[in-house]
Amino acid sequence: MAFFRKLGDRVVGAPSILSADFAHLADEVERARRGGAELVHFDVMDNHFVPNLTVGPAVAASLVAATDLPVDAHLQVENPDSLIPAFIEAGVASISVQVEAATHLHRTLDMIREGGCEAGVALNPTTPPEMLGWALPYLDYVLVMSVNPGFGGQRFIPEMVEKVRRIREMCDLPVEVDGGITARTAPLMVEAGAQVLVAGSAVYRGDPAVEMRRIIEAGRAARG
Ligand SMILES: O=C(CO)[C@@H](O)[C@H](O)COP(=O)(O)O
Repeated sequence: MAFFRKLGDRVVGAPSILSADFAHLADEVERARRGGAELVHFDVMDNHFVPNLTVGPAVAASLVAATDLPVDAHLQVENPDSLIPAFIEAGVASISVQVEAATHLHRTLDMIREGGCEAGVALNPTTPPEMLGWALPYLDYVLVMSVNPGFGGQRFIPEMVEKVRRIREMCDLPVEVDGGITARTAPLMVEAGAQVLVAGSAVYRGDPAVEMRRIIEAGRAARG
């Protein structure tokens, strides 16, 4: 389980389950996989850190069992440490926590890695990249939120392109981008250095195989 560490310089796509039909999650993921998706972005929301509520470790475990793709859990929750063991147990490949919600970030990242998962930190749109600072040696990837976390279908925040560029100047870690990613915004993010393109509404508003492929190809084209 080393999706991010083995990424090299590839650009890949990941469907965000938030916009999928939760009653048919495995099928929805499979449809995006047919469009070239290589990772599943699993949004966990607690109605405290964000004003929305989604699914937890039990659903993650079912999805892990139902797909060959690695599952990437994004914990948009107030107390990530209390949930991390259950997500490790569920078999997810990677776990990211919001830096704004992590009081003892070093311990949190350590717990994720000790559990055999890759560790990521997610930054809200106005959180400065410098917050990554001393956590960099303990990270496998950085997740840049290009909308305010909580909901799918929001407008892309254009300043996040510069933020991706800045993070790539600071470190060599793969940057995952999430929020308002479409075939129009993906090239901007890839040109700035992003490699993992998470898309929800843009994938599930049509045929997920077609839409996922369109986003991945648009992103890869930006590499020239
Ligand atoms: O985590 C989140 C939102 O908090 C995202 O994963 C959204 O689900 C992305 O949705 P789109 O902006 O692509 O519709």
